[in-house]
Formats: sequence, C-alpha cells, structure tokens
Amino acid sequence: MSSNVVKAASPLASAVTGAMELSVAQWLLVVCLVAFPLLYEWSVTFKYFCKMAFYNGWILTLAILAIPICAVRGRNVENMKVLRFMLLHIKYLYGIKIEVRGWENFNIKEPYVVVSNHQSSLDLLGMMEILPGRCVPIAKRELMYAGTAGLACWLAGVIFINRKKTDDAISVMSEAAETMLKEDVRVWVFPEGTRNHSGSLLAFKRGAFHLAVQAQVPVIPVVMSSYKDFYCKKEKKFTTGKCTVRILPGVSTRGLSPDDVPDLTDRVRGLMLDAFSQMSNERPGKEPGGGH
Ligand SMILES: CCCCC/C=C\C/C=C\CCCCCCCC(=O)SCCNC(=O)CCNC(=O)[C@H](O)C(C)(C)COP(=O)(O)OP(=O)(O)OC[C@H]1O[C@@H](n2cnc3c(N)ncnc32)[C@H](O)[C@@H]1OP(=O)(O)O
Ligand SMILES: CCCCCCCC/C=C\CCCCCCCC(=O)OC[C@@H](O)COP(=O)(O)O
Repeated sequence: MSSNVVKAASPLASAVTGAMELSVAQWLLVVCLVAFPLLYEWSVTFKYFCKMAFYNGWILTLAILAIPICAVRGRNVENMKVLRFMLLHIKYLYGIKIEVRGWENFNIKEPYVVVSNHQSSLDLLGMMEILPGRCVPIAKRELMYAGTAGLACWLAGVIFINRKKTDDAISVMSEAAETMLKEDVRVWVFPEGTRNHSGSLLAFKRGAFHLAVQAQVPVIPVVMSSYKDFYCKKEKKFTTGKCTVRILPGVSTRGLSPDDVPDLTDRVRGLMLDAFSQMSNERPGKEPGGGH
C-alpha cells in the first residue's frame, strides 16, 4: 500500500521538483502563455488593445518589406499599388467583411478628388479595398514621421500637409492641383480633417473642394458605414463585423470658381450625410427608420 502511494506521488513530486528548477524568465513565460489567452478571452478591453497594437505593429512590419520594393522606383504614385496589395489581407485577419457599392462611379478616365468620411485608422482597410489607380491620399504631416510606415507613405507619393500652418497646407494643395493634371493623378482627402467617431459627419474643411475647383475635376464622394457594431474606441470594443463602402456618383466642378466652393462643400456633405444615415438604418439588428 505504502509503495503504491510513493509510486503515485513520484510523478507529482518530480513535476514539483521540475517546476522549482524553472528560472524566473521561464516562469514568466509560462504565466504569460497561460494568462494571455485567458485575459484575451475574458477582457474586452485587453482584446481591444491587443488588436490595435497588432494592427499598428503589423503595418509597421509590412512597411519594412514594402520600402525596398518601392525604393527601386523612387518616390512614385505607382508605389501605392504595392502598399495596397500588401494591406488588402488585413481585413481577413480581423474578420471584417467589406461590401462595396457603386464601383461604376469610379469609371472616369480623367483625374478626380475622392472625399470620404474618417472614423478611425481602420479606414485604411476600406480605402485599400477601393483605392483607384494613381490615387494618393492627403495626410497630416505627423504620419510622415511614423517610422517605417511614414517612409512607405512618402515613397508612395502620399501628400503631407501641416495642419498647423494653413498657408503651407493651402500651397501644398494648390501644387497638388497642378500635379493632378500634369501627371494624371487622383487625390483622396478626408474633408473632416480629423478622425470622427461620433456617428455623424463633422463640418467639412474646404481644401478638397478648392483643389477640385482649381483642377476643374469632379469630386467623388465615398461613404464608409458606421463601425459602431464592431469597433468603438470609447468602449474599447473591437470584434468582427461588416462595413459597407458606397462610392457615390461624381459631382462636376466644371465652370465653378472659388466663390462656389462653400456651396459645393455643403452639397457634397449633404449627399454623404444622406448616404451615411441610410446605411446606418440598414445596419443588422436595426429596425428600418427606427431605433435598435
Ligand atoms: C505595406 C505597408 C504600408 C505602410 C503604410 C501604411 C499606410 C499607407 C497607405 C496610405 C496611408 C494614407 C492614409 C492617410 C490617412 C490620413 C488622414 C489624415 O491625415 S486626415 C488629416 C489631414 N487632412 C486634412 O486635413 C484634409 C482636410 N483639410 C482641409 O482641407 C483644410 O481646409 C486645410 C487645407 C488643411 C486647411 O485647414 P485649416 O483648418 O488650417 O483652415 P480652414 O479649413 O479653416 O481654411 C482656411 C481658409 O482657407 C480656405 N482654403 C482651404 N484650402 C484652400 C485652397 N486649397 N485654396 C484656397 N483656399 C483654401 C478655406 O476655404 C478657408 O477660407 P474660408 O473660411 O473663407 O472658406
Ligand atoms: C519609430 C516611430 C514609431 C511610430 C509608431 C507610429 C505608429 C503608427 C503605425 C502605423 C501607422 C498606421 C497607418 C495608419 C494610417 C491611418 C492614419 C490615420 O488615421 O491618421 C489619423 C489622421 O488622419 C487624423 O489624425 P487625428 O484624428 O487628427 O489625430
């Protein structure tokens, strides 16, 4: 009997002895390996931070691969195709389904200005899903200093503006109007000028519309549906989900002058707000025309 107890206890005893032999670093690794998945499943906030950290980290890592490929061509808008190709898979990693409507509205040969709503850095996914050829975004200057991602953006011809110096920003955008025509380039602008997750659209800045009028090219509005069902920065929520991207018909600027810019801005914002509200009413689990 006593020899049986000793036999049964010995594997336990050796496990305990083995565990005592682990170094502090090994202990930490074991705790992390056990705690991480548990925390990830139990805490919505922990999951949110992990997913956001991976999102940024993964983009910075992909940029390391993109830089040498893009550098071969030098600074060139064609490099945006490389970035697009390398970023397209991210939606699958996050289980985000993107439905696109209105592809036909991009069937314009001449340059144009795309304007879209800006909810979060996740907009990059919707943007890459539909990014037309030879199209570069206008971004805040700070993004140029975002390590490898900043360099990749620079190589792809992203137009950086200093939002703190209005005159500088305006002159960069005026240069962009010339480049669009000379080099057959399309430009993507977030006219809200900052990220907005309020569930509506902020007042629009007028730069994108001045740009379109100066170049006499159409404005093509793009609306990304609310992320509320799967992403909320305030609540630290980030699950899988679906986003609809609508490309609206282009708005002509032919014959318009700078005096018409305020009207043009209001008209385009109105169209986008209508589309955004319509899409919000189509969200799963929402009664048409009513509350949740
Ligand atoms: C594989 C690895 C990949 C690694 C890389 C990862 C990703 C890469 C891929 C792509 C990345 C890109 C993603 C980029 C997203 C970045 C998004 C942003 O950064 S949003 C923020 C920056 N964008 C904007 O701000 C654009 C909108 N802003 C404007 O248009 C503004 O008007 C402005 C030009 C910036 C000036 O703004 P400010 O607040 O200073 O002034 P106002 O708007 O009040 O304007 C003052 C006055 O000037 C008139 N105005 C404006 N523009 C013009 C113009 N071009 N010409 C003449 N006049 C102009 C305006 O009308 C006002 O006058 P008034 O009040 O009389 O009308
Ligand atoms: C060594 C330096 C390391 C820096 C690390 C920076 C981390 C950034 C990592 C990856 C970059 C991801 C690119 C995402 C592009 C989306 C950009 C974006 O959405 O910018 C917000 C800007 O529109 C408006 O800014 P504000 O809302 O006014 O604020």
